[in-house]
Formats: sequence, C-alpha cells, structure tokens
Amino acid sequence: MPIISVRDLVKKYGDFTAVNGLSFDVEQGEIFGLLGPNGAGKTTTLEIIETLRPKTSGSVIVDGKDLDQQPNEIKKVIGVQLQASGFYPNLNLKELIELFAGLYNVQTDPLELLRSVNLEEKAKNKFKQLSGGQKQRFSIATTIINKPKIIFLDEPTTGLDPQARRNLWDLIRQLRQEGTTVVITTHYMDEAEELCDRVAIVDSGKIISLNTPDNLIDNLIASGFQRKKKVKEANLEDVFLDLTGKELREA
Ligand SMILES: Nc1ncnc2c1ncn2[C@@H]1O[C@H](COP(=O)(O)OP(=O)(O)OP(=O)(O)O)[C@@H](O)[C@H]1O
Repeated sequence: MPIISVRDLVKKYGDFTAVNGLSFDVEQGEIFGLLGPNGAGKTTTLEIIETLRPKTSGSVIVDGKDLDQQPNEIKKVIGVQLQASGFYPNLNLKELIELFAGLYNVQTDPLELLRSVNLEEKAKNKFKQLSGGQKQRFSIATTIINKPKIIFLDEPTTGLDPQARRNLWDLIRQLRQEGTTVVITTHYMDEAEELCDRVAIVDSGKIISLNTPDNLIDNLIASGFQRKKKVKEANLEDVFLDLTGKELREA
C-alpha cells in the first residue's frame, strides 16, 4: 500500500487553477521528487499534503489517514521544514531543538540529533550565525525531531555550494536508509537523477510524466532523441570539485 496517495487534487486561487487534477502515489521508503518549472504547483501540492493549505477538491491519504477526516493524525507522522522565521533569534541550536521537542511532546537528545546532521559543534550558535548549508541541515534536523515516517523537503539545496549539496544528499539518503520516506522538490535535474527513486514532472498544475529517472531518460532516447553536442566525460562541476575537494568548507 502506498504511504501517500493523491487523487484528482485541485487547488484554485480565485479564478486561477494552480493544481489541476494531480494524481500520484508515493511508496514507503522511497525518495520521490516533484520536478517542474517555477509556478508549476509543486509547493502548493506539498503544502496541501502537509495539511498546511486547504485544497479545492480531490483526495489525499497519508499513512492510511484521510486528509479531510484526520489531519491531526497526519501531522503526527510527517516532518515539515519550518521557515527560518520560525527559529527564535535568541535561542541557540540546542535550545531550539529542545523547544521543538517540547512542542511535539517527544523526548530527544539535542546533541545526538545535531551530530546526525554534522552540527554538533554549532550547538551553542544561533541560527543566523550558520552558513547556508548549515541552515539547511539544521532545518532538516528539525523535521526529524518527531521521528516522522515521511519528510517533505522543498528545494532543500537551493543556493548551496557543490560540497554542501553533496553533503545534504548524503544526509537525505541516510534518512531513507533508516526507513524514512522523502518527498522533495528541486529545480536541479542532476540532483533528481542522483537522489530520487521516482520523479513526477509537473507543468501547469498537471503531472506530465512519472517514472524512475532512468526510465524517463531511456524513453526519451528510445523516441529518437539525440544530444546536439557530444557530452564531455566531465563537466565544470567536476572541475570545481576536483580543485576544491569534496570536504565541507563551511565550518
Ligand atoms: N496564496 C496564493 N494566492 C494566489 N496564487 C498563488 C498563491 N500561492 C501560489 N500561487 C500561484 O500558484 C502557482 C503555483 O505556485 P507554487 O508555489 O505551488 O509553484 P511551484 O511549482 O512551487 O513554483 P516554484 O518552483 O517557483 O517554487 C503560481 O502561479 C503562484 O503564483
């Protein structure tokens, strides 16, 4: 049974239809990507599933619970990335985790959680003192405080340098390995190819394709597609990583 099941999801903002009849399933334990151009409706879709935004019509079942009947039960099994504005400026990272654990009413070891996202040394720092990559890792740490079955990550690597991006991919893969289902949006196709088990390509509020990255590429090639220029064996990012190393620089 899929852990998320979305059927005929529609979201209208006045006359404008942002989500126009989306249907998809997410299987337990997979990394599922929503890809699409700006304004395609990805964030709206995520926020509806996360119970943060009302839908116009359609059905959403998460872990066997119907969004219309049991939104509070859904909240218990999901991890949602908070906006930076939710991080009270006067608290350090350890105190913020203690605060969220209190709100979730769960016991947690803040230092162990910070260690799991490579931020133990920053426990006494404030959120605003972190680099971009560290902020993203902390934000992911806050999504897993309540040991959710599913986490939702909306463009988690936007603005990060190549090292920090890879580090975050490792963290996301580690969460999947521990059994967490991950739903992610991204504009980076290399990231989707590297990370996602399956992706849905969304355009103008509709899914136009859904498959494994491998199958999508194979289908395109089978249709006769050819790249205009032969691709080199390496790209500029390989050069950058070769010159600057794969280690995180931000500490
Ligand atoms: N509160 C709102 N009121 C009116 N229109 C909205 C609202 N929120 C989003 N929209 C519109 O709905 C459409 C889908 O927005 P959404 O943020 O879901 O897209 P997205 O795929 O996440 O885009 P991006 O890749 O830029 O983050 C956009 O055209 C946006 O302008």
